[in-house]
Amino acid sequence: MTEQNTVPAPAPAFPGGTILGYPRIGRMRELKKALESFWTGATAADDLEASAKELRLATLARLAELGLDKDASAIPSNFSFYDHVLDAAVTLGAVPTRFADLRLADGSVDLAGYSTIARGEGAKAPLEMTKWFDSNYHYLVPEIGPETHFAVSSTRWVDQFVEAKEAGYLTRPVITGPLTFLYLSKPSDEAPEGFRPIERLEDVLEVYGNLLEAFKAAGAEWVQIDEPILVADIDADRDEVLANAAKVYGSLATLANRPQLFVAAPYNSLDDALPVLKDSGVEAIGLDLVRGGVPSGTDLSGVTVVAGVVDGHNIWRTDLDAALRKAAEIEALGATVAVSSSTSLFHVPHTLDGEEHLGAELLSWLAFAEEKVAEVVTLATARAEGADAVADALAATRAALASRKAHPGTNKADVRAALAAVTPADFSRPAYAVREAAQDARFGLPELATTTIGSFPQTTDIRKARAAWAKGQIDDAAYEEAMKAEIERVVRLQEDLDLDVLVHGEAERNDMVQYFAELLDGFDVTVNGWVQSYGSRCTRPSILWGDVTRPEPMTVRWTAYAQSLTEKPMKGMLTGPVTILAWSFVRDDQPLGVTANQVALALRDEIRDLEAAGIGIIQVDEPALRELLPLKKKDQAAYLQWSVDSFRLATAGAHDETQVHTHLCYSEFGEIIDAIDGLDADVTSIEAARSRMEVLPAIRDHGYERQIGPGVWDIHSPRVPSTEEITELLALAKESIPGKQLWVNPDCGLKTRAYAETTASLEHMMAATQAVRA
Ligand code: MET
Ligand SMILES: [Zn+2]
Repeated sequence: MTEQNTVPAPAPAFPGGTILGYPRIGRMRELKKALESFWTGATAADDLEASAKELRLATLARLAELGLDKDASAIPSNFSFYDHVLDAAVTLGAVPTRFADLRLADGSVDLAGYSTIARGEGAKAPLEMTKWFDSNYHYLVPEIGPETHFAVSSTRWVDQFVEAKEAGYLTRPVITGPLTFLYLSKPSDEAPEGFRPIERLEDVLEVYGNLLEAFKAAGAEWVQIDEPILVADIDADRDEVLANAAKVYGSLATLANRPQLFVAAPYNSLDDALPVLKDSGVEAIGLDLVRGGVPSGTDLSGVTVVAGVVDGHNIWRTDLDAALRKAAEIEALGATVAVSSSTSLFHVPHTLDGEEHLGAELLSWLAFAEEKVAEVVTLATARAEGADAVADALAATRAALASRKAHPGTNKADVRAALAAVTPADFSRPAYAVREAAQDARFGLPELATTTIGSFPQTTDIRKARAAWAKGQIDDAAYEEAMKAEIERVVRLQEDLDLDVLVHGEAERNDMVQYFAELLDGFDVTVNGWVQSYGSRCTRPSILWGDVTRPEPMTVRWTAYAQSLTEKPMKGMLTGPVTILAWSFVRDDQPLGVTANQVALALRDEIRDLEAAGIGIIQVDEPALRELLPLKKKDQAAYLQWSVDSFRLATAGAHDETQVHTHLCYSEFGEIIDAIDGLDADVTSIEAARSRMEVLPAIRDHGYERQIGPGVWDIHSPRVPSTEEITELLALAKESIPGKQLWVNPDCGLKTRAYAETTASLEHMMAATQAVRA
């Protein structure tokens, strides 16, 4: 044995400042464009590989330029072509049987195969997509069964590390951890009843061991293993989760040839999982100190804590003084401390560069991904060299925070007074029986009344007109004419189909939240603030920075015009307070419930104006109600209280004879059924086609007395459901809900559909309704 082998080199320390991950889509959405052109066949796999490599190398260069140490594992390597959970699945070999033929001889899948698993092909459904923790990002749900053959099946993770190393960067690979992977998976089609993916933990663990050895062999000094599942209350018993955490990390820590392990737990506090990780033998633990508190009283000696003090999930400039205090508190618990973002930065846009239209003052309050990296670097410098070394940055931050606090827009006396004047009576309408009688007398709708959820296809013509208007190529009048023509066409179509309650089609709305954000005060919108929603899809959330007011009516003109074209009732269409918050970046300087109530008061005024214009049916959409549900059970009741209250504050000013609808489009209702009842809407439409009305018995057993429209047609695909199919679904629905309480509608809005399938599906929906009514 040589001497080198008996005296190991000291393990490299964790870098003083880092981020948990960086946006992957590219500053100019380069990856989106490269992917979509590959999918259309315009470019080849090699072109996509080349674009992705270029993007990765540019990102490395930029992060080093911003100050992350390029030689010390400070730069995370977290690229993904589509989704990081899908990456874990294909790396572990977890490809569902229906896609088995996509696997090459070595078990890997190429970019075309990878895309097919993500997007489906013909009758082969893609992996299901669902929300990633309490964010707006959607991941693909792996399917695991006893038949899944786990083995290292992709070299991409290691290849990307090597690619960076050859370019001169010692990066830190970021991978989804085994617990998060398995607990987020669902049983495969082949799995027997009652099978749970976590039963495969031993096998998966072995593959993670192989992967860590491969990273070590390639020269990685640190690997980041993301385990956000540890901060969430999930279906599994907590003791089981903790025992599995002890097992996984105890076992990975004892591997002979491995990099040092950094287990990151973003999105909330680890609570009882923290001591388990600390005792497991991993070298570093990442804590989200924005969502979770400093774990006071916990002995953290002997471990590195990567203190997530810069909010990775929102766009506000960090209070650097407070961040330094938190880091010091962690240090006082005995830990070696590094500073970091609280989550990956892929939840925020790339850079403020190019957003100068927001104005210097608002800009000074904000930090997007690049600016957050700079904050981390400042904090790390302050910790290494003392606060004096960054005195200017600290002073600039203090000035910006003070300006935000003092800005009249964040504290408007009239808004505060209006909220203070709200009384409990403002949250309630008279008993449903009273409203029902008034509404029946007014509308006389038949049993199984038919309607749609609001939007009709957003045609190329509509988009072109809006783009031309935004560029000043057509004037307001021409734009207005174009939208009115579209509204008229939608109204005529619905009259021809003989729907009972019509909609105007939402042609004028670019997006159901941004439309309102642009018309309300207290919001601003970015020009390039894109964040990845799923795959190549991005959204551009608005910034809700101030007290919310409604300078003028927002929807009345369009809705009243639509009503003027028909004798049938025209349904007004608003987006609810919770959804407006959920799909924007929201101010963090007051409780969310206060902000929601400000939005609610603006909507309440809008409803009053709609009523005055003769609109008798008004839908307030809350598709995001479920999405903001806190990860920890102990926080859920308070959330449901303020969210339901804000909806009631928005709608309870409606007259008895005004029929209030709401729309929620997801099917996991179980845990929030009380809340849905609590909204007290006269009519609630929900998504139900894909699950074949499965939620209705629970709604019946709950004793739900108002009206409900379970979707009879899955609008997520162009497939046209047959009349028979819809008839069957309606018959199923009637088994649980009396016809008098039942509405007939699609699962959600039609904006992503084309006219051909929309018209055919609506015809079938009407024919099925006639058949069931008869
Ligand atoms: C995501 S829910 C969408 C509701 C909206 N009214 C629409 O029809 O598009
Ligand atoms: Zn919907």
